[in-house]
Amino acid sequence: MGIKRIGLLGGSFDPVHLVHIALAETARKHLALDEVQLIPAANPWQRQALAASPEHRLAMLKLAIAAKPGLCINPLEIERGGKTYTIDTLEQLPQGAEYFWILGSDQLANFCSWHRWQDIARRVHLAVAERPGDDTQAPGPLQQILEQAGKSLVHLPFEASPVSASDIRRRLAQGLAVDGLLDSAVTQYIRQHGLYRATAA
Ligand SMILES: Nc1ncnc2c1ncn2[C@@H]1O[C@H](COP(=O)(O)OP(=O)(O)OP(=O)(O)O)[C@@H](O)[C@H]1O
Ligand SMILES: O=C(O)c1ccc[n+]([C@@H]2O[C@H](COP(=O)([O-])O)[C@@H](O)[C@H]2O)c1
Repeated sequence: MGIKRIGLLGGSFDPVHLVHIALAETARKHLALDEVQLIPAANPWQRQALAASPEHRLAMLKLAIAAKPGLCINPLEIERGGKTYTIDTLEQLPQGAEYFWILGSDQLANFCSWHRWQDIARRVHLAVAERPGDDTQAPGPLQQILEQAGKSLVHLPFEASPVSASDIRRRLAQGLAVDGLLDSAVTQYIRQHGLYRATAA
């Protein structure tokens, strides 16, 4: 057996939407990954407080990947708690696998503001999907470190989609339809638990 190839898709997942799942599946196929781990953040330090609790975000992720072979959830950031720094997560993962950090081009553009971003770039390949309005080229300093470390920046064949969790939260708060944006089991969960209502937002 060769070295395992593992995709890592970190996110707030507040809530997980269908484009997150499409992104994970595209990366899995395109990069011939053994698995893609979805990693819900405990406390993404660059954002305001999240709307849903870690338990709810985890439960929604479980519903969204229920019938998706090759996708799984790694709850280590929620278990670790505190501010979520990706480098701490990478340092906790078992050695001996080849890791691909999957991200949208908004986060690629923001990458050099991440805690110890140089150390992240020395450890993982990056797999980027275009989001409308953001460049899929790595910022110069990031490109340089990736090259020095022998890591690649892979451009995923992914049609740019304007879907975002913040737009979905806004729609839910306004009572608008979210058909085609969320897995139907996730929509049902949100309704059952009264998440993202105007008063709770
Ligand atoms: N429509 C999309 N196209 C490509 N990548 C996406 C898309 N939506 C999210 N991602 C990527 O998935 C990862 C997790 O995203 P996150 O959970 O923050 O969702 P989001 O839709 O960006 O949420 P929010 O609107 O709250 O910022 C990030 O790397 C983000 O860039
Ligand atoms: O490590 C950091 O400093 C860092 C800064 C910003 C974002 N991230 C990670 O990038 C992923 C996407 O973040 P977000 O805010 O778009 O959900 C998620 O796993 C975050 O923990 C990580």
